[in-house]
Amino acid sequence: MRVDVVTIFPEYLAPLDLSLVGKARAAGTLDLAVHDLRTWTSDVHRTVDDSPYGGGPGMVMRPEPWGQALDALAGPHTRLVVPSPVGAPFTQATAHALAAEQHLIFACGRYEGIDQRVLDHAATRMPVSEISLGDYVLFGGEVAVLVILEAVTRLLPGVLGNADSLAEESHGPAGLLEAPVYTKPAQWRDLSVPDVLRSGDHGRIARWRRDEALLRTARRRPDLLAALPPEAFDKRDRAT
Ligand SMILES: N#Cc1c(-c2ccc3cc[nH]c3c2)n[nH]c1N
Repeated sequence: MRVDVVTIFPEYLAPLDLSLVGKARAAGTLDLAVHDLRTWTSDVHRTVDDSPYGGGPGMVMRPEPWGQALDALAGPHTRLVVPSPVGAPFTQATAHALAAEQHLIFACGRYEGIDQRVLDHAATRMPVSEISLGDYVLFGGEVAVLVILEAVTRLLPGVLGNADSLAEESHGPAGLLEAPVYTKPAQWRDLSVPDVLRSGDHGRIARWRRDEALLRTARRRPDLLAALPPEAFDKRDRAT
């Protein structure tokens, strides 16, 4: 997957050199480039913002640099992703959809946002997704890109050492929160690991984990339960 990130703070994206995203880049699974929007300015001050039409506080990002950046970077299979407080909520389903794309350009807004005409013009040439991390307000889109790119990259083939992790994790195919996890020692302070997890009975362990996932989801995120099909509550063993 090819990803281009356009921002006025390239150094904000430095964490994308680290850990599993960094390894995916080194392996060629993720072909990522970070660009400074000021590359596409033409004045001596490299201006990217101006005062808003209609008045009001703050500044708005000028359309010209964005238009030239997208002219330079977009191709026939590009989706433009714009992190925004007015965007659609980012979910695991969104991450899967983005992971299936060939080329993503992330436009990191700052100030009061990007001139709307940038998105409107882009939409005549490519699919555009405005995405929100949640109902709170950030200073800009860079943090959102770090979150979105981590969620997307871990879904790319070969990035997770064991793809089985995707099956049981929270918000995975089961649509549940994951069950509690434990490791050695069996006794820690006055707390023990549930005996079933040390039984070696994989059928019992799978049932325990499913039941714990259902209980945890019912207690913490009953809204997720409402979205599940009836068979998700079936107590019979599944074919493994
Ligand atoms: N995604 C997302 C966001 C933002 C966000 C994104 C871009 C800009 C540009 C200026 N201010 C921004 C806030 N706030 N809250 C979210 N969930």
